[in-house]
Amino acid sequence: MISTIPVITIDGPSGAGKGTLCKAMAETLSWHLLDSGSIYRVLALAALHHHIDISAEDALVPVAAHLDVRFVVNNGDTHVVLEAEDVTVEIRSQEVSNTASKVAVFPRVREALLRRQRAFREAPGLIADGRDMGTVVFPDAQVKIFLDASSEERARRRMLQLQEKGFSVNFERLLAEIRERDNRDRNRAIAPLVPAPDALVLDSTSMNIELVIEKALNYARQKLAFS
Ligand SMILES: Nc1ncnc2c1ncn2[C@@H]1O[C@H](COP(=O)(O)OP(=O)(O)O)[C@@H](O)[C@H]1O
Ligand SMILES: Nc1ccn([C@@H]2O[C@H](COP(=O)(O)OP(=O)(O)O)[C@@H](O)[C@H]2O)c(=O)n1
Repeated sequence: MISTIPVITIDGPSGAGKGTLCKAMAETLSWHLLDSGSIYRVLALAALHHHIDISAEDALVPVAAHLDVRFVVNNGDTHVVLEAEDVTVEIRSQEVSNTASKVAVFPRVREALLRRQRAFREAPGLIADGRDMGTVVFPDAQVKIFLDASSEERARRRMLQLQEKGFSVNFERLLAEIRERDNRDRNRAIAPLVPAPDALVLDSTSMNIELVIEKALNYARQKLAFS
């Protein structure tokens, strides 16, 4: 069934500013928010906790299909709960980031997570953050944005963010891991990280976050007015 509930998709590589932009847009418009990356991260963490072989698609599919994850909003902050444990901070570690992009290459794993992601499409609208939101999960979205930035700038932002969360990080290692993850995400056979043909591409390398938010909101309002 075709849904008329509007969706704005924000896709792009790690550290481009998607999460920050999506949160700001969801607050401004009072729309729902889907952080699809956190679902892949929670799957990765569940696989690590249960000692599942992360290179075995057959073993990962049932974990994806039965993932016991909840998103609990508390004072405007979303907490990610896996099997009754708050894993909000743990899923941001470098190990979980890298594992998430490894489990995300498998077609049947992605398929098992599709319905769960589409269920976030509720009135009055949805802001969807990820890699394949505009290409695969919500191809009929009214507004699609692909947010990019240079890999050095993205690694710099991620380093500051991880340090603020109390993780100790080495810039060169982080940059290498971000590039490796981007390559895996861009070159996988299914749902690769690529701008949808009808997406606006925004390069945020030399834009501050306020300007990114302003440009994205202006573009979205203009597109929604004509959809
Ligand atoms: N345009 C920007 N300029 C400077 N820092 C930014 C910008 N956009 C986001 N950030 C910061 O970079 C970090 C990563 O942003 P985030 O939104 O988590 O990226 P993503 O969701 O794309 O991985 C955050 O600490 C955020 O505050
Ligand atoms: N829609 C999505 C979202 C994330 N992912 C995978 O999950 C990983 C973590 O996503 P994320 O959005 O939380 O990553 P960051 O941009 O926060 O670094 C990515 O590197 C992708 O491999 C995906 O394949 N498809």
